[in-house]
Amino acid sequence: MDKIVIHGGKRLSGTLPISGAKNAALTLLPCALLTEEPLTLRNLPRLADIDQFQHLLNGFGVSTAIAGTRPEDFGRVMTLQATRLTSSTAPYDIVRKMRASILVLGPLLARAGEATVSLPGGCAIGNRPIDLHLKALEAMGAEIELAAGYVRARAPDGGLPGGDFTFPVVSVGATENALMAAVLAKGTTRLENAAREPEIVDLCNLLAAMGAQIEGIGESNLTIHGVDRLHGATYRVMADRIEAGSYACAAAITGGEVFLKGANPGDMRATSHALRNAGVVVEERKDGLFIGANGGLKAVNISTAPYPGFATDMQAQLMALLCMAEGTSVLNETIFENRYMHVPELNRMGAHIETNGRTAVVHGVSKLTGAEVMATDLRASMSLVIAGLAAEGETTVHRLYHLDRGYERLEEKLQLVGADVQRVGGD
Ligand SMILES: CC(=O)N[C@H]1[C@@H](OP(=O)(O)OP(=O)(O)OC[C@H]2O[C@@H](n3ccc(=O)[nH]c3=O)[C@H](O)[C@@H]2O)O[C@H](CO)[C@@H](O)[C@@H]1O
Ligand SMILES: C=C(OP(=O)(O)O)C(=O)O
Repeated sequence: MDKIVIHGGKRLSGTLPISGAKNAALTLLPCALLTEEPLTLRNLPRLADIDQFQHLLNGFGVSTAIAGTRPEDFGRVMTLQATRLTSSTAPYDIVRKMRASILVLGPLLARAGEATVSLPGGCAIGNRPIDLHLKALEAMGAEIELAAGYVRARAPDGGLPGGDFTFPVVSVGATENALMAAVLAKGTTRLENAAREPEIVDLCNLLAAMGAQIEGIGESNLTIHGVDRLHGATYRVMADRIEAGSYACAAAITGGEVFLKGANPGDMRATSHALRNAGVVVEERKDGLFIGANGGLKAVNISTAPYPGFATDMQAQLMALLCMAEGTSVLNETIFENRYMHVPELNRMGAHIETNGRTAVVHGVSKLTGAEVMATDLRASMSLVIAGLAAEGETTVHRLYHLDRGYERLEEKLQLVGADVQRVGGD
């Protein structure tokens, strides 16, 4: 298995291109199930999760073709077509590898009138229940059964009627599933306290481009008037705000100056605010975000929250940065109960972090030291890369498959801005 070897201490400088967003792509891809016509997605990141999702969709009879990109380019163009569905079952083997597989439940139900999807279960960052996905679909008229580790959802004859649902807590995944089911319902669906992450807006914009009728895009209350059919579309996946935020932390911890080309500053205000409070220069530009730092980092206190709050997916990377800030930072993780798996590994690199339940206290240190480290999830792995870029000596990050799920050609991008980072084989 490959690993990443980093020789820390190089100041990052230059331009780093930002890819299409994993978490948007994984909710745009299942939209192919909603129409017989072709759906073309541009700016799809080259990631293990996207390949896995493609494989999942192929299993339902969706054809996929990749075109128009050179190997050296970041991103790809994929055309998907679900002329006729040959299956509506998402098997355990795929769902267990990729939690986003649950996002086929709503569209399969809407198009085929039934869906059988393996229950995803928990993962390294927490419990990750799907009860709200199921309750929202039930409120729209679905019948749901749980048996043998699978969810079986059925629409009444003639299709889902649609209905009203108020989310008791904001759920990104449940909002996505409900939206994708509601667009083809017979009647109107009202979703209250829906998630309004930029990835949800991207989903709504694609659905609208396919002919869906959605009111309130970008707001907490959405009204969806079901339509009889959706048509194909060509759509560009939004820029990855978490990838951009991660590289912003990487630039800042090295005291560097990096332009994140293609990042959308408007989606990243909570991250920019936290970075500015930490003493980092953040400039919003027309075509990206400029990050500048001179090493004088300050402690900040952060609580993760649904958008427009500070994203849980940025918590580990910000924590890595704060390891080298002057003073004591307090982080509070409100979304996932177990998202501090990076802490023991950062401490092995010389950080001084204590956790108590959902709170982490980061006492800034003046230096980190390279070590062999590994993490159990994607953003935790990135936090170790960020720490490694500033650490003295050599850092080896094992279990690279986590990073390959969410960071397109990480080592190449970091090399572009002067990092000493290599991917090496064997483990
Ligand atoms: C609100 C939020 O920040 N969501 C994040 C969450 O999305 P993801 O869709 O995975 O998770 P949700 O947004 O659904 O979860 C938000 C909260 O709701 C709870 N919950 C969720 C569904 C459900 O059926 N029942 C239930 O109780 C969860 O335990 C969690 O505390 O992880 C993704 C991957 O890290 C991030 O990109 C999302 O930004
Ligand atoms: C945890 C993440 O993704 P997933 O839900 O796909 O595991 C993430 O993007 O940080």
